[in-house]
Amino acid sequence: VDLSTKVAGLSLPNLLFNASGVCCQTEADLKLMIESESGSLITKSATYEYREGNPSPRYLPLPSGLGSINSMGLPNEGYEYYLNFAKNYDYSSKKPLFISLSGLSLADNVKMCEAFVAADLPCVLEVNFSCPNVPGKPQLGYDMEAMENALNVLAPLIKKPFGVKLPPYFDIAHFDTAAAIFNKFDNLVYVTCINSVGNGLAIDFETESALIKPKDGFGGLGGLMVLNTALANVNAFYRRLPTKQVIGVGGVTSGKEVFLHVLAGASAVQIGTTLKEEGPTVFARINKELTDIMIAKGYKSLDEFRGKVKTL
Ligand SMILES: O=C(O)c1[nH]c(=O)[nH]c(=O)c1Cl
Repeated sequence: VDLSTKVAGLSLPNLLFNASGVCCQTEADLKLMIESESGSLITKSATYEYREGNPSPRYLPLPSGLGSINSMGLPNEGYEYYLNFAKNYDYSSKKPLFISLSGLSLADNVKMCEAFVAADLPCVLEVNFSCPNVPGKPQLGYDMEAMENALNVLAPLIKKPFGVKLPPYFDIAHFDTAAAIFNKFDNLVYVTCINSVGNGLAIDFETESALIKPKDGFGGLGGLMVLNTALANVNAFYRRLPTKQVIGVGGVTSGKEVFLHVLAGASAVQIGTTLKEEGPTVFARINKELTDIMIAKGYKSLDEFRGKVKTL
């Protein structure tokens, strides 16, 4: 069976790659991604300057085994590190490179985009509209007017095809409003749904304490528990953005959830919590599981069932 796919005009040998933030902050992390069986890789969301991020413990898998909580606080090497990585990347390799940018201000996003546009590299830029763990900063993705203003500035600046990383939405009117904004920008060619479900709270029963240190224990939720919210966001935007693509992320623990993301409309699928817990061998495992599912169901390619979720 054929697990290959295209996103933003680039060919991926298979549809799986890392969720931004996991296994992608340093060159050593990114090398592991390059050597893995992933079909692509995306860098940790970059800010203009280097950031240490929040105090630890700032990421934990949940005792329930159903997911994870994180309040990393945008730790990253600073955008020039990732620009340098992108300049030295081997674009003749099978794996396309995605670069995530998460400026702390529109001005920072403009400066970072200008630098990448000037470098004129084959990598694809993705603007992170939801970075739920920078205290005092609202999520851009939840401020529709600010999101449109940002796109009015960034889309013309980036010129080439680019994507945005979105927080989960939970209201049909928000899907409608957000999609109407995205449909105004032709070179916004894909959306990645979902970022972590913001500001969950994990409490330890024995110690009666929050699990993570930052923000009184509040942090973004990931893993199996967010699967159904992720599938809804993938399908909501798949239905509302007919000329664009959706990258699905959220709740992938096996080939089964990847299959469901593609049924919901995903062109590619990212793995976060399960990659963090299992390591980059997860890509070989899940590619095999998806292959077995497609054989069992009689599908030869992803196109045969992408977006074909039935309704009753
Ligand atoms: O705290 C983080 O670094 C973080 N954590 C997330 O779960 N999503 C993001 O987009 C970011 Cl930027």
